[in-house]
Amino acid sequence: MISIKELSKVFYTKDQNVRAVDKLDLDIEKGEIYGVIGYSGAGKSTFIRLLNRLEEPSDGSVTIDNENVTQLNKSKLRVARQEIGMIFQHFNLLWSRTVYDNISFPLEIAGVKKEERKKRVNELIDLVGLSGRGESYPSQLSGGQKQRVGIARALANNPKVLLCDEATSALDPETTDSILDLLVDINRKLGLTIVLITHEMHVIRKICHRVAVMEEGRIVESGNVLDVFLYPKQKVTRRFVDQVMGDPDREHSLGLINETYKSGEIVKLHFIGESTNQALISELSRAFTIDVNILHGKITQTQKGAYGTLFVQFVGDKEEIDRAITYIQTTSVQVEVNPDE
Ligand SMILES: Nc1ncnc2c1ncn2[C@@H]1O[C@H](COP(=O)(O)OP(=O)(O)OP(=O)(O)O)[C@@H](O)[C@H]1O
Repeated sequence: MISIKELSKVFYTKDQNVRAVDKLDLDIEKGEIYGVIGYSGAGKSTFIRLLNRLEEPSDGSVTIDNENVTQLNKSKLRVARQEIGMIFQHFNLLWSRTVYDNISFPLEIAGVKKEERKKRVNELIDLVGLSGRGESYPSQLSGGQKQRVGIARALANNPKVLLCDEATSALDPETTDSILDLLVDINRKLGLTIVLITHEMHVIRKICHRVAVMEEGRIVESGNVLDVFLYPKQKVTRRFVDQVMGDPDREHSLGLINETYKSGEIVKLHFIGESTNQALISELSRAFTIDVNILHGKITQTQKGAYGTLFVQFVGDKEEIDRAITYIQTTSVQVEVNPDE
């Protein structure tokens, strides 16, 4: 759906030239939710604004659905932008217009007739969960509701792509989750391709299929979200993964576990992209005459399945414990006996 080749943006300022995006290559598939994560100053905002030319590239190309956006003249770009919706951190709503009129605005610009507009706006209000709020003004809405208006407005002209510029950064965690759920819902219902930028790994974990990590204008690592979580290669990526999976108590807990639980075996179970073996613990205690104590762990969910680690204690006959461990080895759950880390 989106093909980005050697995309660069240099800002020329009085004191220095800033290479905000540096020869960036990226391909984004139709229907996927693609996240770009990076710390402040990495070039994320510049990158996403280059995709619809809110920022003019210095070099390289952006092709969206086989149309080279970088080569379009002003009037063709205006038409192409109807197919590229965008939402913003601070919503960018028209404050003197109602919810209804905000959503209607891009349709007016596109020359859609009044009756058709009315039908479409009402559909969109329902889609984003704002039924009954059409006549409210943005100042009368919560942050989450404002972003819902932003999303409805961005979807008005049935775009092929939705760009999200730190769309949840101004929202509290609960509201963030409800907006992320809405984006997943829209992605599934409409098959819409979504590109988002964020500095929060939670956003990537919760809704993205693939992720790219950006540093100094370049992509330093990319892949399926689950793979990047499991095998982060770059230091910057590990820091982001720790945002979600960091477990400062872990060493302390393990020391305590080894001291406290002298009987049986301590076993580390590593779940990767799990869905089929989530009932493993109950299965083990049914199939083998052992007791299973859950000691410590963290399992998290991504769009591509769950993963995480669980420390458990098996208590029972040595033979029976060995049989249980042999059984786990036949499943997709990785197992380690008496782990020291
Ligand atoms: N209009 C501009 N003129 C000059 N330099 C700019 C301009 N816009 C961005 N930059 C510089 O480009 C680099 C990348 O900025 P950008 O805003 O894209 O990063 P970011 O990853 O989105 O960070 P943040 O999340 O803090 O916005 C920074 O060094 C920034 O100072």
